Amino acid sequence: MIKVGKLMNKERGHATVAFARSWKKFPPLKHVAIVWQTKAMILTYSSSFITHLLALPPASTSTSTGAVSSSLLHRSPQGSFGSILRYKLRSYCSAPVNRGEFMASNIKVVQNPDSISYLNQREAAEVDEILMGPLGFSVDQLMELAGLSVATAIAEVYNVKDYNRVLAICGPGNNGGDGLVVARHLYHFGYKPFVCYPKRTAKPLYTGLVTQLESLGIPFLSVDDLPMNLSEDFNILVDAMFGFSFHGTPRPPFDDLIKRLVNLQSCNEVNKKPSVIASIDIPSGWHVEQGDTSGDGIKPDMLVSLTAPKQCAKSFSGSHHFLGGRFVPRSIVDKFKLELPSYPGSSMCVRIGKAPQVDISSMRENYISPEFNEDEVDPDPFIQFQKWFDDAMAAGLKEPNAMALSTAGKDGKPSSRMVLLKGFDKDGFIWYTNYGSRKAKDLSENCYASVLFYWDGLNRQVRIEGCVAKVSEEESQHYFHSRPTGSQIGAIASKQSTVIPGRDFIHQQYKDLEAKFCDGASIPKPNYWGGYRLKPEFFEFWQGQTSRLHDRLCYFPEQANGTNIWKIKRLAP
Ligand SMILES: NC(=O)C1=CN([C@@H]2O[C@H](COP(=O)(O)OP(=O)(O)OC[C@H]3O[C@@H](n4cnc5c(N)ncnc54)[C@H](O)[C@@H]3O)[C@@H](O)[C@H]2O)[C@@H](O)CC1
Ligand SMILES: [K+]
Repeated sequence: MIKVGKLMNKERGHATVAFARSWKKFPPLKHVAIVWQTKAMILTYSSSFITHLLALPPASTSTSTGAVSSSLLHRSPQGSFGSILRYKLRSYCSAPVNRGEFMASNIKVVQNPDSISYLNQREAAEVDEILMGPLGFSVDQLMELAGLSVATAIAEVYNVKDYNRVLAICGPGNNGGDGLVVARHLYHFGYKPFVCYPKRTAKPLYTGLVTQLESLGIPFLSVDDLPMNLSEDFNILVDAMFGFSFHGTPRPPFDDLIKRLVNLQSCNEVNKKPSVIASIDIPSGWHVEQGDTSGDGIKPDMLVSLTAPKQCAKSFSGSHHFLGGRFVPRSIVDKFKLELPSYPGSSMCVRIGKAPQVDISSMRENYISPEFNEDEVDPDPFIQFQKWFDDAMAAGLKEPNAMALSTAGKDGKPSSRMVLLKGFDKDGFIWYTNYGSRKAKDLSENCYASVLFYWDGLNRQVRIEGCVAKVSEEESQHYFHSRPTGSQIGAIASKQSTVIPGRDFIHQQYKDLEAKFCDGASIPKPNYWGGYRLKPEFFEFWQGQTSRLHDRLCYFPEQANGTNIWKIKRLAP
C-alpha cells in the first residue's frame, strides 16, 4: 500500500503546498483533493485505480482523462504514481503548479529596465504590510531571504579571491537587519566580513543576528575604529543603512558614514583596485522616490532591489542592478501590477538590464591551487583520471563528463565540439553520436582525435589523445536502449550535420516519430547511430597555478623489457 505522505516527498515542488494542506484531511488513498488558491479542483484517485495503473506495463497506460505518455511512467511504483500525478496536475490545473511556470506566465517578463515596475514609498510599505499581515510571512523569514539574495548577487559579481574583505554598514531598521544577514552568508561563502552597527536594536530578531555573527568570530567595528578611507581596508562596502522607510536627511552617525562612502569615490581614483559599494534596496541617503536629489550622495556600483525596485532605482547608474527577495506571491504581483524580470532557475537574484561590457584582453584568472607533484600522481593515468573525475563530481561541477572532442579529416582541417563521456576503462574513453555527422566523417578518414576536459572551479584540465574506433554493435544497442525515450527519438529525428530548412522542420520530424512510437514498443536503434572509443596514447593533467606557473604532468607510452608502460614527464607551463 502506498501512503500519500510518501508521495508527497516524491512530488515536492509540484503543487505540494496545497496538496500538503489537503491530504491530511482525507483518509489515505481513497481521495486526494488538490486545491489551488480559490479554485477547487478535485482529483479523485481510488486505491484500485492506483493499483491498476501500477500494474500496467510502462508503455500502455491511458486513462479517462487522457493518454499518459510512456516516458512519464518510470519503473518504480512510487515513480509511476508520482509521474501520473504530476501529469494529471499539469493537465487539470488552470493555474500552473510549478513555480517557474508561475513566474513565466504570470509576471510579464521584462529585462529592459525602462519597462519594469518601480514602487513608491507608500506602495513599498504596503507590500511589506500585506506580506507580514494577511500573507502570513514573518519579518525574520523575509529578512533571511532578502539577505541571502543580496549575498548571492554580491558573490555573482565580486569574486571571493579579489574582493575578500567586506564591511557591512548596518542601520537601525530592517535594512540594517538585511546587512547583518548578508554578512553571515558572505562569511559562509568564504568572504571575510566585518560589521559596523552603531545603533543597535534590542529586539530579539536583531540580538539574535548579532549573536550569530559573534559566534562566527565576525568582528564588530565602531565608527571610530574605521579608517577615513574605507578603501584602505575593505574590498566591498555593503550599504545597509537605510531602506524604503528613510526620510529627510541622515542623522549622526550615519551622516558621517555616508560621507565616507561618498569620499570613497575620489579615494578610489588613486587606488589600483578600488573598493566597491553594494547598496541594499536603496542607496542610503537617497530620496526613496526622487533618488540622489542633491547630486552629492553615494554612487553605488551595485544595487540589489528587494521585492521590486523602488522609484529611486530609475536613476541608479552603477554597473550592477539586481533584484532579490524571491518570495513575492502572485496576489502581490496582481495587486500592484508588477512587471519584473524572472529569476533564472533556482537563483535567488536576477540582474536587471545588461551586464556591463568587459575588456576581454584584461580578463585573467590568477589560479590558486594545491601543488600537483610527481610523487602524488598515480603511475596509471586511468586511475589518475578517475581520481580527478571523482574530485570534479565531489565539487558539484556541472556536467564533469562534458569534453571537447577535436577531429580532423583527410583535408587536415580540425573541428571541435562538446560531447559527453559515457564511460571509460582501460580500453578507452567512450561517447555516442550519429555516424553521419562531421566528426564521424573525419574519424573515418583519420582515426586520431583529442578530447579535453576543463574543470573550472578546480583549475584543472585533462587532455587525452589517441586513435578512435567504433564500439561494438552490442554496446551501442545496449546504451541506446538505456536512454530516455525522448533522446532515442531525437537520435532518429536528426540527420546530424545535414542542412535543414528551419527549426520547425526538426520539431515536426520529432512529433511524427513520437506519434509513430506512441504504442510504447521498443524503438529500434538506427544503424547510423552508435559509439566511439578513443584509445589513449597520451594524457596531460594540468593544474592551474599562480603567475601562469601551471603544473603539467604528461603520460607517454613506452616499452620497457617488452612491456608497455606509461612514462610521466613534466612539461614547462
Ligand atoms: N518589505 C519587504 O519586502 C522587505 C523589506 N526588507 C528590508 O526592510 C527595509 C525597510 O525597513 P524599515 O521599514 O525598517 O526601514 P529602514 O531600514 O529603511 O530604516 C528605518 C530606520 O531608519 C531610521 N531613519 C529614518 N530616516 C532616518 C534619518 N533621516 N536619519 C537617521 N535615521 C533614520 C528610522 O528611525 C528607523 O529606525 C527595506 O528597504 C528592505 O531593506 C527586507 O528585510 C525583507 C523584505
Ligand atoms: K541601503
